[in-house]
Amino acid sequence: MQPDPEDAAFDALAALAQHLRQRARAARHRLALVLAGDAAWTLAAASAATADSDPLWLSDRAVASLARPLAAAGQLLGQELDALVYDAHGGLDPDGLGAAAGTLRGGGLLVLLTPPLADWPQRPDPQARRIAVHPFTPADVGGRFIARLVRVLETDPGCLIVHQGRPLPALPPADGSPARPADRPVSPARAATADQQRAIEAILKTARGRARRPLVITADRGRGKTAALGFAAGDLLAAGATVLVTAPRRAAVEPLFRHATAALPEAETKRDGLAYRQGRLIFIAPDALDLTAPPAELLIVDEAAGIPAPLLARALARYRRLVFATTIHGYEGTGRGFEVRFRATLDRLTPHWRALTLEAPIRWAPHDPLEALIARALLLEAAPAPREAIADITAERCVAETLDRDALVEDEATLAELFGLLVLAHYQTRPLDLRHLLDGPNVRVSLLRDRETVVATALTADEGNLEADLTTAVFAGQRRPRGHLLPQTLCAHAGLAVAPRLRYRRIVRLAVHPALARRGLGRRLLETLCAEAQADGIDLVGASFGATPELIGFWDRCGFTPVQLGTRRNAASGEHALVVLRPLSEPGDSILAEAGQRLAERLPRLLPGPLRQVSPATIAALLATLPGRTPRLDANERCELASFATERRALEPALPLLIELASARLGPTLRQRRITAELATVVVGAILQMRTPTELGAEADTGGRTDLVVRLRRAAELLLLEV
Ligand SMILES: CC(=O)SCCNC(=O)CCNC(=O)[C@H](O)C(C)(C)COP(=O)(O)OP(=O)(O)OC[C@H]1O[C@@H](n2cnc3c(N)ncnc32)[C@H](O)[C@@H]1OP(=O)(O)O
Repeated sequence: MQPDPEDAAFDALAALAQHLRQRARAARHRLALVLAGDAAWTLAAASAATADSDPLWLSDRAVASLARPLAAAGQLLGQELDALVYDAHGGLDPDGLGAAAGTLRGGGLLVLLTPPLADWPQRPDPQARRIAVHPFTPADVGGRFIARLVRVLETDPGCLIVHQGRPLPALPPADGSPARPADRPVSPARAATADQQRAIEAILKTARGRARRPLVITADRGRGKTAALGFAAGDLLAAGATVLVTAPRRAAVEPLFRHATAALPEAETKRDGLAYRQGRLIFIAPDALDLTAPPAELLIVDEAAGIPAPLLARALARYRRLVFATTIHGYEGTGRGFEVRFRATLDRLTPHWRALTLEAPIRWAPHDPLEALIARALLLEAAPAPREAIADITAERCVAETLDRDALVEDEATLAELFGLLVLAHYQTRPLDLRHLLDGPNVRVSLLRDRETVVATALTADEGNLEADLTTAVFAGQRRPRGHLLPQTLCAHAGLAVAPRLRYRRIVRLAVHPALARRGLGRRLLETLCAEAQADGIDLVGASFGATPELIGFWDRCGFTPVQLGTRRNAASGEHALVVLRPLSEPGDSILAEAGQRLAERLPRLLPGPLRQVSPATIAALLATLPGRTPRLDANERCELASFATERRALEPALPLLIELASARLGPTLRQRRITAELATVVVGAILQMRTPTELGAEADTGGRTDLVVRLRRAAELLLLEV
């Protein structure tokens, strides 16, 4: 009987894959094998290529009894695998691909199943539904991200591509570098590498030191950061210390607890952590930490980039000895953005903080081909132009452009600089954001350039223009069409029934190069965007962002009016979302007038309730942008307030009158700088949010009740001058 040519081809493929794995194992590197062809062929080819291993399959097809759906990729974090099949016939989720690749250890093989590469970008992609917004369908989503991915795979020196119906390729030449032995543990008992040992010593120094010097540890994935934290925690536990550990998710720090016990065999597992002799290692969720702040010798904050910055700042103020650790290219928020945004707080509160980076990978040898491939494919290392390349420029000298995304995807340098800027400026930029930027059907990318250098960028999305019946359903809270945040918020939360009929351009992201902040670049880009939007017939340009006094100030100075403050805290930023708008048409003018009016009326009423936890400084900044009104106080009531101001009356009886006075006049008085921001913050917290001095403590720096009343008397005096 003649051998089946297809069987022979699969046998040859199996042999090739075996060679690849041998090479991977010898170098302790991770390698990628792409199998490109129709769905059935790639399945059979993957089975042949992984016949001698036991891969985990990520696939939306019924391929193997133990296959997990593509959507489960994120839940694999923390696992260590030798072989993984990612079946992109079910679509390509950039976050999922990144997370899946991170689970492979040295010597492992990633097998990527794709449609034929030449027509993959044009094929419908099931994952495209995640970026298709109403009224677009997944077919309207661009194929640029996939086209770029194909280019990256085809030009990657270490990636082996097998095409259906073509002869097998030769193994790519080995990179020539000598096989790298594992980074040998310096301490065999607990297998810490030299790099980890450095971190352990630094953590112990932080925990035992007298000075207030928090330690910030950054590391890429696979550098053994969590294990190093665990080893150090184990040492402290053995010495009788209490160590608190917080992280966005408990599961993320399980390895920390495991490594802490490595040298403490008889440690006892308690409900909240570990106990050993007199010491305790306790996990505490970030919110609980914020509320209770239990005493401890050391607080470890792992995956700090995934925890809201205001909460980190409060922990920094409360604990003397802290270690912050973060993954540079994590999927819970990027460490780079964390470092830049949190650095200012660290500099202010603890100027002598120390930084330490774990460089050497421990789960694979240095110069890992898969790490390099994924970094390129998902632009994980994208960075804005270096500071040295930034000339001393003015806003006028820059050139504004709205980019043609077909050209952008061919221009790696611009793409990397602008994506790097977004990653740096925004806490939680994920690989999916790159796909959204390139392929979102309602998205535009704009930038300011100084010669070749990208110095500012903005991502915008067109929203609204919804049909009448959909508008009615949105107002009734029955429908939430994807991708219409501004009209949806105005309609469903601010009660503006007609809002979804108008056309909006939302500024999804805005970032100015950090070396060029406050030189008018942000304003210049916004002006250009507004002029373009007006020419395109847009009614309102707007944005929704985590409200802070600084950002409120920026948008206000650029002519945007606040119209809605969310009552829930954003889990990522820890801040409440504020919507701001700038009108470009008559209908836009009337929506804005109505929305602004509603916010001014509703805000004071919500402050003692759902908005009680918003930072008083943020509320004060917001009030300063809103119109004031004449307080509803008769002559007698004014006299009562005056006597409170001059110390003849107690606070409690004057409270209702103070609430009315502050609701009506605090904003304008602050705007005219007749009251300081500090004093206005105290008034917001103590009067409008009705917080106790203890609740206000860290946020308004009151020195107890007596001091608080003195300040409120002074505030009443200043506010009365305005009436
Ligand atoms: C939807 C979103 O993306 S919101 C998030 C915005 N982006 C970020 O927070 C990322 C990091 N930050 C940045 O990229 C920039 O600092 C931006 C975009 C916030 C501001 O851009 P810049 O170029 O620094 O602002 P620019 O110099 O144009 O300032 C315009 C006005 O805002 C004021 N302003 C700027 N920053 C601040 C601030 N932190 N606090 C108060 N006012 C400010 C300026 O004083 C100026 O007003 P003036 O001319 O009347 O004095």
